[in-house]
Amino acid sequence: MPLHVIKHPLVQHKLGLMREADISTKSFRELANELGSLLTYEATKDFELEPHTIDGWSGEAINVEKLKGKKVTVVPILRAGIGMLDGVLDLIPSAKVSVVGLYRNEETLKPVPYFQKLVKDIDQRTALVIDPMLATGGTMVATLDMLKQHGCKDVRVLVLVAAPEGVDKVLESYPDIHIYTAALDSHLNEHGYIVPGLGDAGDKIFGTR
Ligand SMILES: O=P(O)(O)OC[C@H]1O[C@H](OP(=O)(O)OP(=O)(O)O)[C@H](O)[C@@H]1O
Ligand SMILES: O=c1cc[nH]c(=O)[nH]1
Ligand SMILES: [Mg+2]
Repeated sequence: MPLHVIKHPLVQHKLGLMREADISTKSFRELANELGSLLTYEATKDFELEPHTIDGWSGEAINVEKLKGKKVTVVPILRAGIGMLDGVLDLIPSAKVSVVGLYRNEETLKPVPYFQKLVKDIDQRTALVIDPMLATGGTMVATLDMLKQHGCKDVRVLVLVAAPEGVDKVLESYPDIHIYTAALDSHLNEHGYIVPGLGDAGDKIFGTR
């Protein structure tokens, strides 16, 4: 099943803290990054290992394992995706970053692309797309279209909160894409915001409320 709702107690605890109406910018930012790390841990569970020999502390050669040449690019969707980036890079420090910028038109709820700077060899990398919110799914589908056009084959989506409408839209266009989320919430309100959701994640991360 391509939808993974991560029920780990640490994930659920941290997400619960993020839902507080009067949460500070500092706490929201810290928690977004911590959840970014925990979702990365889940989304990389199938990465392959290969045996490797090193000199151990006692002077003897020992066999260990290392990641098998998996090349990763993290794809934060501006602005709010930046709020999870450090958390993802804490676990995959050598990953390259491909930034895309899209905002959602407040009236039409359609995504408007305004920035794109992808790594050159993106077609040979596993792409981890990060954005706290998957609402109507328009922004995510537009991003996935962009990545597919550039030849990406292995793409995984990491979001803090998803709405059923957004999950359906992504999986209609990309049935094989794996979505990792801390919560599958109830529905969208009349303004396209996720309920119960987190509010406007970008504003909360950047303090622009
Ligand atoms: O699934 P959708 O209905 O497309 O909505 C989700 C998008 O909306 C938010 O971004 P926003 O447009 O607020 O931009 P921002 O990150 O700059 O605040 C959010 O971070 C997603 O990118
Ligand atoms: O609930 C939502 C929906 C879109 N964007 C947000 O930041 N929050
Ligand atoms: Mg926003």
